[in-house]
Amino acid sequence: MSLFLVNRYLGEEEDGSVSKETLSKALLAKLQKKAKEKQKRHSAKQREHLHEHPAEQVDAQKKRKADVDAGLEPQQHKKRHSETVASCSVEPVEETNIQHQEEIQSDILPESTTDTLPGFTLIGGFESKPVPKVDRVLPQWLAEPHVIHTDIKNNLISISDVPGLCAQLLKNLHSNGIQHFFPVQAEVIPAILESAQQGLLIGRGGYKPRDICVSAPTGSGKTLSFVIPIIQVLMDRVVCEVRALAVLPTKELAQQVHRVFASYAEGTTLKVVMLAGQKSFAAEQASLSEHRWNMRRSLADIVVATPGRLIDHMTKNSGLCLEHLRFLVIDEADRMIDSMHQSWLSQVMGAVYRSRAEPGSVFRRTEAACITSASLSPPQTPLQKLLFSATLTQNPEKLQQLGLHQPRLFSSTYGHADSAAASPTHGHDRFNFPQGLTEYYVPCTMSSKPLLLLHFILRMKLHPVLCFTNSRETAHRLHLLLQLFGGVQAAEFSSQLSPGDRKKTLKEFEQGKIQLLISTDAVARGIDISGVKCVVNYDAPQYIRTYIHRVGRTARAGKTGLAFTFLLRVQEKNFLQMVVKAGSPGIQKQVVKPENLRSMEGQYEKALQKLADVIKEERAS
Ligand SMILES: Nc1ncnc2c1ncn2[C@@H]1O[C@H](COP(=O)(O)OP(=O)(O)OP(=O)(O)O)[C@@H](O)[C@H]1O
Repeated sequence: MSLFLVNRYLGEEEDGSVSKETLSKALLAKLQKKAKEKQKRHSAKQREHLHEHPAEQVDAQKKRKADVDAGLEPQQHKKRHSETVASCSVEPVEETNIQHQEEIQSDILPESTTDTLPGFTLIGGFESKPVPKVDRVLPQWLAEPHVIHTDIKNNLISISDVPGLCAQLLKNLHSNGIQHFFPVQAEVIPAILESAQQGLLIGRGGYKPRDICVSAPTGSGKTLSFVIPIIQVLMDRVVCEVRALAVLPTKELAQQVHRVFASYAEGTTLKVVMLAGQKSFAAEQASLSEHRWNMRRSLADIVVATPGRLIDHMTKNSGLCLEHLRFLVIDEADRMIDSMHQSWLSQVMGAVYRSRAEPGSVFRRTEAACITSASLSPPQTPLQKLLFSATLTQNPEKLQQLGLHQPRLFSSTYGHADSAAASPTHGHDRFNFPQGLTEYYVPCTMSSKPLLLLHFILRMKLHPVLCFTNSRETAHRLHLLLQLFGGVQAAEFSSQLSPGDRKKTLKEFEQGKIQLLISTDAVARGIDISGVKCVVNYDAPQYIRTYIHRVGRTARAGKTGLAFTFLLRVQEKNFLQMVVKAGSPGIQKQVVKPENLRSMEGQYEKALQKLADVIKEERAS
């Protein structure tokens, strides 16, 4: 027995009284008639066309004349053409022409139904229709964030006005010179504290707390907005276990965040440990836990780590236990998403939910799934993810890789009622720039770049300058050249330096002993060096995120700063478009006249000649 019965409508004649042969003949006649009508329409159209294009008419006449010369009468010619068309149209089933197929279909359907039959779509309608532009529609949590002010100076909140902070923390804030919270801190600190109101073991009302994402400009104080509430919440713990893990992309950033955690944990019993390869593996292992009477005892409450070193410790079972983890901080989150191929997050999640506790114990943990009465019983220690970045992606697909649970977004990117362009439905990401930043671009040639840099330092006295190049080689050669030129205290910074040298160089730059630090993008992100007056992009950055992080090394914490980008003529158009699209408030042109550089040219030429010898020597050694 067949599952489906397909009844084809073959026209009004189909009442069983007419034979199949008669039906096919009638259908064939109908098709031929249609083809003739079509041919007539086609010829009429051609006549109209020739009337409008006389040149073509002349060609057609010439062609007809040629036919006549060849012994063909015009009438015959016409006949031959229509015969050809007719002979094609009598075999419609073999015909591959799509338009013919369409006609056959409209023949089989009753005429009145082809245009008007509601609820049916004719397959094979090949008319080209304009494709409507699809705007990006974001999920509600991304489209409607909690808005953070970008104007730091006019939106300071006294630290005593933020509820829930204990006396010890207030004391630590005072001793670090902090009387007021910045806008991002005033919004995010209470939100994290509120999510941990019920203590460490359960979220609010027994539910898992919502994850938190923060997108705020460079230098707006994002670090304290997670350090302060984490210390406040963990302060009441009884047993020492790793309950907070902060993951950062580089050693320098891990060191910086470790320093902040350690300084605010002072006066509490909390222990902060760093796993970033600054110490030997064994030393890091010893700082994580100890074994006494056959029992493991954790020595760390808060761990600050780079993903590589973290995975090392997890795979080598070095005593890092994440089964009690309450907060997972992912700083520079967009960069961390890019490094997700290393699967560090899935390994961390595996370690968090690999609970050895007995079923029914309050320490039992399962990953968030559908909320049912069974899944909420018994209550379990919740894990909350906290994401921070100045350039957090608004791409939901990328964010999905982080497995966020009912996320809340705090962002300064939207909420400009005056700016329609800030709408999240636009296809590209837009970011906020620090308010005190003034951006310039400087038209230049390859050979004028070093002289321009010298001009900014020696003539305009803009130091300390943080100068970015796109490669280690350029940073190294520029450093050598400026040393040979003399008169500038310069240093280079790249991943080629040893960790010790990197630390020393950054310290000296911060202390003002170095006027010009030439660096690769190794210090482009997150590094907080106070007093950088000016950032120079010696090489234009390729990506907008790189640009935002580089120029964000100045104009931090509500201060002012300058950013200059050297642009070759060929780079100007694309670069300026990229910066404007990303939401820059305006980048101005700064022209340095050649006569301003002329007095340095002689000394520069000599330095260049010496540089060739130095590089040769370096290569030989
Ligand atoms: N409430 C505050 N009062 C005074 N200074 C503050 C305050 N909060 C942060 N700062 C200072 O502001 C500077 C920038 O802070 P932080 O490094 O946290 O910025 P960020 O938003 O993380 O920047 P980036 O996106 O570049 O990493 C730091 O030097 C910090 O000490």
